[in-house]
Amino acid sequence: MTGDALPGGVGGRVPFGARLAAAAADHGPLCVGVDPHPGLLLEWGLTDDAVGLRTFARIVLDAVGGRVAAVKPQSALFERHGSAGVAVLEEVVAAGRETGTLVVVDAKRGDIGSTMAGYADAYLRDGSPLAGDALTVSPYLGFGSLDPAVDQALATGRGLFVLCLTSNKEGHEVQHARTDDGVTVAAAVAARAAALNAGEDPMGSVGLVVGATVGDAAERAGVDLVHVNGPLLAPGVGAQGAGPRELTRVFGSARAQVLASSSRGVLAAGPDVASLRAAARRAADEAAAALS
Ligand SMILES: O=c1ccn([C@@H]2O[C@H](COP(=O)(O)O)[C@@H](O)[C@H]2O)c(=O)[nH]1
Repeated sequence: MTGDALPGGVGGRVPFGARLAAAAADHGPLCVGVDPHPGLLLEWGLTDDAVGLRTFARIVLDAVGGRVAAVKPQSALFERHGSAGVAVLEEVVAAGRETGTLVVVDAKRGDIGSTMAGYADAYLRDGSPLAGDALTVSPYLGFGSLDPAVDQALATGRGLFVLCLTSNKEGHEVQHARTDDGVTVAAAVAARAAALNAGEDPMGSVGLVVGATVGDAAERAGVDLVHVNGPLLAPGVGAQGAGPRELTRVFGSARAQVLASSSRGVLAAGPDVASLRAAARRAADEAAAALS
């Protein structure tokens, strides 16, 4: 799917939220993580260096490019190879976008506003080699510190996924803490995203990260996921233990907004391209059934 046939947003660009809704309708609500862990490179018979990374990423994109709604390269696993690894990440961003599959760069950036402007330039500016279709960002320097990223994303038809209820077991230490207003940090983050997405149809472009592993955390933390009116990136499917039942349970009536995300769960089927493709198809079909 390309965004071209969709109604235009700012400056005639199709906003990320609308592009993601269309991609999920076409291919199922699945994002495949491109996570070149050193152990996985070894299992695939590849070297733990930039050459291995490049081959790994090419195989994953051959298998799923143009066949799933989104791919999500994990920046840390490219960065660990220094500038050569970052160069491969740039290639993945370009190659992923060429296949028509949305690229979510998982870099979880967050800093004071003036530095955040630098990250926004790097990951969300037209023409930047690291700019995919969306970026994961951290709101823990204050949601307002993300303003440069919000502005750049909305101006260029890109999206953000703001960490809200993360899939790791430690997330609640910060996310369930209460602000001066008595609401949880997670609920405050979700409310800010909701304000940015208000009135957008089919949904806005400022999404949240809500792990598929979090059980009833949204309810406990007072997070109204439907009201967010934006995409919900749900990592934790597969290797972290969540499956179709958890997707249905965690997201309830917000199911239509969810982009389930699995990295190792799909990548375990590699390096054979046909097996990887089949694993991604299975995961996408399961997510679609759980979220329908
Ligand atoms: O809350 C979060 C936010 C991001 N992630 C990232 O997603 C993948 C998960 O990989 P699996 O192999 O499917 O477990 C990884 O890149 C994480 O950094 C997350 O897991 N939880």
